Amino acid sequence: MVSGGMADCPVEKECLEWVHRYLKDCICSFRDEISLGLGLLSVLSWGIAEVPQIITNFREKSTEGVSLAFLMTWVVGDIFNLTGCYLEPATLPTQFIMALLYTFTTIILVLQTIYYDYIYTRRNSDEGYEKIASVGEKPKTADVDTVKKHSEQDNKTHEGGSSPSSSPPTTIINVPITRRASRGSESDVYYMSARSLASSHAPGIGSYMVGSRDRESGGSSGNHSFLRTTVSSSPQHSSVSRSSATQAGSLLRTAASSVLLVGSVAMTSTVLSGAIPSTPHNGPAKYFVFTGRRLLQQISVSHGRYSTHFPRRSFLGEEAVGPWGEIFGWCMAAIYMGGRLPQIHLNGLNPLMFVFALVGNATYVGSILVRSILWVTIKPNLPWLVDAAVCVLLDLFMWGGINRARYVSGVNASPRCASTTKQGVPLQVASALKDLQVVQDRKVKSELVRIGVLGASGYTGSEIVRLLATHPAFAVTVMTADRKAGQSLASVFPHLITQDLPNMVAVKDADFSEVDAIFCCLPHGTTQEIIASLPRSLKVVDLSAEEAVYGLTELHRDEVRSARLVANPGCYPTTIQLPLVPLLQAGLISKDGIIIDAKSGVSGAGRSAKEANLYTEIAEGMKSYGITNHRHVASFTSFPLLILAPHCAVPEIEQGLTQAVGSQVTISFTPHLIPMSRGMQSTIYMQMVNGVTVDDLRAHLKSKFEDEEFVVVLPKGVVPCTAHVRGSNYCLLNVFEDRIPGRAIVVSVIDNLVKGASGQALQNMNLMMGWPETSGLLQQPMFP
Ligand SMILES: NC(=O)C1=CN([C@@H]2O[C@H](COP(=O)(O)OP(=O)(O)OC[C@H]3O[C@@H](n4cnc5c(N)ncnc54)[C@H](OP(=O)(O)O)[C@@H]3O)[C@@H](O)[C@H]2O)C=CC1
Ligand SMILES: CC(=O)N[C@@H](CCC(=O)OP(=O)(O)O)C(=O)O
Repeated sequence: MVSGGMADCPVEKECLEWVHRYLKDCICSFRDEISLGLGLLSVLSWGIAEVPQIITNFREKSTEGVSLAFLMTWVVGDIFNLTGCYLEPATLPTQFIMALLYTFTTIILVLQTIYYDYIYTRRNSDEGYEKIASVGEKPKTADVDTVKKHSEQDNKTHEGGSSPSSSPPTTIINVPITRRASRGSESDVYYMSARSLASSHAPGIGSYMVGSRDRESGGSSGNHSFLRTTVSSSPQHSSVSRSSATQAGSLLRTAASSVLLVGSVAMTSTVLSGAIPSTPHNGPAKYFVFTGRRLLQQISVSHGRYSTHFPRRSFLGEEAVGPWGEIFGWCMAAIYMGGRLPQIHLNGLNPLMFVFALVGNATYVGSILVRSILWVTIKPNLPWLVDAAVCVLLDLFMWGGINRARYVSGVNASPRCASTTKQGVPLQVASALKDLQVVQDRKVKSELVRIGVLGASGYTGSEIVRLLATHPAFAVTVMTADRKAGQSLASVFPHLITQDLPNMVAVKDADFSEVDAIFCCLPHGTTQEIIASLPRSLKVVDLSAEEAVYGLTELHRDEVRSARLVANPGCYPTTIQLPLVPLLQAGLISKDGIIIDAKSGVSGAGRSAKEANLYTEIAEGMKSYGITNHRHVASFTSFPLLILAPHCAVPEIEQGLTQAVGSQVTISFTPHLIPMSRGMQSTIYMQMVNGVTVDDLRAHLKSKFEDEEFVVVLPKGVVPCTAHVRGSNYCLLNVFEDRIPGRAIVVSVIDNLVKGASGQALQNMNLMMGWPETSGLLQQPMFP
């Protein structure tokens, strides 16, 4: 603190020297100090809000859908802001610093957008194509071109070259290089940044929002934030969110236009007034007010106990400046406010950034008002005040509105709502959003997972290929077969003809150096040697359930996540253990007297030709098999229906149940073959512990699976049906009262080829590779 006497500061006051020296301002009273403190806090808050976005962009090597065109409006807003602050003497130094901060961050964002969106992504995509094409022979140029063309059109890649059967395989298939939504798409219009949400006078805040992006159109949703918007893989949900979005959209468009109009009117009135009454340069000084950049303007006014000194830019001169600072201020306010409304509509809010932005705006307003509430200083500052204050109000309003909209449409807007009801859409959407966040985190563009499918010519192998066709990051590069080695998959499975895949090869000829992970879909007993010969670096999910970490995903998720080798559960064990393990663990049912009546579609027996599986043998009838032979796998070998025998289902089931209770559990289990191609139902009869009711069982299962995507406990009385899970990874469960008091019946259905085999295998592999568990698995059941 120095005594008065500093040039341009009132001599009779003690003013802060460092502020005078570095900020060219006179802070000569406690009130001034508070104003300065608020101004600096405002700069700090916005600085904090800005930085994460910039760092995230660097880290993600992406600006995710930032539209350069929209960003340019910010550049214009920044120019108005900076110039306005510079010219308008009533503005504070901290306002000018803020304008500089916004300009600086906008420049960085523009550079990042240009680099990541136009240079980096393009280069990376090309590398992605090359990487996939590197197995076997190089694709023909035409193939690559086609790939690129499709990629650009669809924002996802599909193409590649397939080689003739005699040639080494070319493996450009289903390449999941995720591209940003095409330019000009709706989401592109909006910039995803904290500033655009909680913006004020000065644009540019780190992004705490996420763009809404349709999975199908973009694969990955850009988002750098904690919250996400209405991205849905569920048709029902999409329609809900789209309709509410449309209404909100028109409301916001109206609001945006209004803001622009208000800004324009205010600006026009300023121009027409032809003067800035607040800057009393036309008459004798009446007041002495400390405000503005005092070394730039020399106007002294005095009023009551306040005194301020308006520094006027000496090189322009007071007259030359005129109303331009204020006019530029209104331009800035119109641009910032008008451009921000649609952004809020499209994006979610990050609570932390929201707070920083709110504090930044509130302290910004505070710093001006605390310095002086005289009209002569408020009037020229109005554009900045209005912009900041309106943004604070809008943020609060939108914050409430977005949360309400999320709630209504079942989308989670905050972690607190993360476990909304399982029934129906909300959880699926939440899960999809979670997936998208992880996809983003894993940098979809550069991290392709190359998949080998052993036994691709079988039912479970081909089902894996079908599911992977929509996976955002897994691409099949090697497929094996035994008798059908050398053939194309399309010749063996015509329904997969659209998949451009390498020909199948014998296991011994497979090049595993081009593979990151393996699905082993070989018959039980053939796999151990093959798996042992694979490179140790490969992750493996084995559908023939050899020794490894047991991959009943919902019950062993943590072990699966860190495993290298996972034994995928059989289909019977999946339907049975999913309900029984939680009930036994909770002590709600007796471990004794469990009877299981299970039915499988014929695909459960695999594709190889067997007399017992002929249409004439299967159609119009139902057949039990493996009766009483469940205790020992070996006993099935002598059974006439060997080929249908649940080779290890019973030991596998009993092992899981025994582990759940800690003592031996023995079950009665009879599998049946029924004339349908896919589907499985287990009807399980059990004794409830004294005092426990069927409602208790259902409530427990409901709470156990509430957060699970793929296990659904149906409402009371609704009977699960295999036709309602066909082609999907869902397991439907329900509990019913038995006629015998104290006993309950659980019905559990799955598609044996999906949740019972390949779907669950993919679920596990997703976890093992660090991908969202639901990737490639959210397709709804086919019906009828
Ligand atoms: N089907 C189902 O619903 C379920 C199956 N499983 C398990 O999944 C595994 C695969 O079943 P699924 O797809 O139905 O069987 P399939 O009989 O349909 O397919 C078997 C695959 O393995 C290949 N193969 C057969 N023998 C050998 C061998 N000695 N060496 C290398 N490859 C060989 C076959 O090639 P090629 O056709 O050229 O001879 C074919 O690609 C089995 O362990 C099964 O128990 C688990 C749960 C459910
Ligand atoms: C119809 C038919 O043959 N189905 C097969 C089920 C395949 C399977 O999943 O076997 P696990 O459950 O034992 O692993 C079988 O009974 O062996």
